[in-house]
Amino acid sequence: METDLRLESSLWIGNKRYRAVLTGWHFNWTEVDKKNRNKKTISVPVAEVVGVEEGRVEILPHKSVEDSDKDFTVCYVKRSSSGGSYGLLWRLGRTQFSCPSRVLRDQWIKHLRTALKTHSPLRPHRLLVFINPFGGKRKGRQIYHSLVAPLFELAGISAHVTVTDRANQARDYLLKKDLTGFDGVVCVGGDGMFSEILHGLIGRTQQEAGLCENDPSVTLQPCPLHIGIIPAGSTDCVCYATVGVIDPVTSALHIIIGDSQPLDVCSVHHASALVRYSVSLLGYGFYGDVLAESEKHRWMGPLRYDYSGTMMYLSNRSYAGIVQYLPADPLLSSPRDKTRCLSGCSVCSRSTERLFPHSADSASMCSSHFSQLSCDSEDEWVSIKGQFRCVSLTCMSSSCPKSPLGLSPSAHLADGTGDLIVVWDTHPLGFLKFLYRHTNTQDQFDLPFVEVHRVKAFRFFLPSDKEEEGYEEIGSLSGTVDKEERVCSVETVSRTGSQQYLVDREVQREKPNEQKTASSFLCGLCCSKAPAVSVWNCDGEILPFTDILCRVHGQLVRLYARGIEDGAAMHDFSETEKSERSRILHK
Ligand SMILES: Nc1ncnc2c1ncn2[C@@H]1O[C@H](COP(=O)(O)OP(=O)(O)OP(=O)(O)O)[C@@H](O)[C@H]1O
Repeated sequence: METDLRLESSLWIGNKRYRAVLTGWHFNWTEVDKKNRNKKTISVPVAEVVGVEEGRVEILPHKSVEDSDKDFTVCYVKRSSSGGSYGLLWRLGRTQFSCPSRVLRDQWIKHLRTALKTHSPLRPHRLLVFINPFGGKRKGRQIYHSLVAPLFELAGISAHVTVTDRANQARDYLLKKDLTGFDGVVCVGGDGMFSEILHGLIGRTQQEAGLCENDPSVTLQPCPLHIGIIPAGSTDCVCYATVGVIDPVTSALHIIIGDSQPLDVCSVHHASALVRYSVSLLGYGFYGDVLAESEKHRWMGPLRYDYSGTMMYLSNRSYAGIVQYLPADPLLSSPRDKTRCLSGCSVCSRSTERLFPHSADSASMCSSHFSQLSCDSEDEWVSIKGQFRCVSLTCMSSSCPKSPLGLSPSAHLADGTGDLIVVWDTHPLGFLKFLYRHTNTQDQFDLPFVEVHRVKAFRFFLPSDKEEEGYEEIGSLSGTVDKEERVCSVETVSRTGSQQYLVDREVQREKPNEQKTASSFLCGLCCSKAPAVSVWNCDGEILPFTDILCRVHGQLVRLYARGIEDGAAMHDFSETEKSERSRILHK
């Protein structure tokens, strides 16, 4: 195949002569001077060629073609620095080549197009696009039509576009309508819109497979359709954490070339029913309170999160709870190993083999990695009980512009695990230090009141009355726990037949006197009526239940993305080295 696709000849760009070579994986052109000496080489991986067109093609402001039978135009991905972000911006590169004859021109077009088909089999031909016209700054429609649609047209992608009239319209469409012939679904919006698509696609796939989503022990079927995210929301965390930049053109190019990034998804259950799926943040305590508070101040726009964060910090709350988790294999990776899940991540690649051991095409098989939440594994559950500032689970780093390394900097996108972060009750300055470290490169887990565990599943429930009395003696709970919630939590434990190994933790941690004073001062300011129970923030939605059971489903969906490209490393490379590195990463 490689030799069939090879083609080499002289080509002209303007009046300069180039030696052009198509090797199968790469298309290179090297300027040749009058003395036949080679000058600079441009190398483009075939997988990153967007399209090959006859004639001299202009793209902006509208596509136009100057027909000439000796010319052809190649459009491809060009990288540039994204400034502050970790990842790289992608832009459309375009070069117009001239050939000495029409026969040679046609040969180049044919070879390049065949190479494209061979080396990027996942390129979409038909896409279903949902635009939320009210997401973020309400620019979804404009972003799609001015920046994305022209690129799709250039790449020959046909798009069936729906501008939504209501929340959950996209989800309902995916659950009910005929999806035959579509290769993927694109959402133009923020994390809420992505979540709709996620729920629709996962639900549809399980319906068709006859699987029950309510049962956490069921191994769910991976979704056959890819998801593309064109960021146009006020929070675009999933896009940032999987691409490295929030940029509609970069995301559109990832979709066009058919990049494929598997993603772990956490299912959240309560009392024998699926509540929601989560990919980024499932947080109780501080993160739940901030979301609940911010909902009261929607009129403030995105500023409401900063305002509510400050208010909730000042109210100095902590909550009693019991956290149980099923640890992931510590030999495979650790949340403290200082690695980063970047494009071509070896931990995630090895996980694909582990999660789908009998399949060459991993996406077509059910995951067999998780040997079920069965009674056999009950002995492996670890339990912690105490008074917490926050308890959170994240299936990805959850990096975002405000927290460039994220909630768990070493978390992986597709290794079938999540990182459970437990922050014990502590003095306000300690908690501030923890929060502040999310905005810089200091290790937020290197604090005595923080622990992090890589897990396959986790449960949370409120302590029983008796246990709670113990916590109340400590003096932090001022309200009462809803009776119904307590009953639910007891039911959950008995339903799962929990015989967990309870590691009781010392709840009361020694606090220096000044810290106590600072704490009571701040407390007096804001938290005279602190509730005894918080809420769960599940990817930006408030859950109506406190006691939950969560399970991570490895690589349940695939995005049109490739993970974060290491911008720092890429900048030190020449064009040739960059594309070589990229080829190796994606081989
Ligand atoms: N036409 C519509 N009218 C109202 N709501 C919609 C519509 N289409 C989608 N939605 C809902 O709007 C919510 C927010 O959308 P999205 O995530 O795109 O924007 P956002 O500005 O990032 O949101 P957030 O306010 O959550 O930060 C989603 O949960 C989605 O279900």
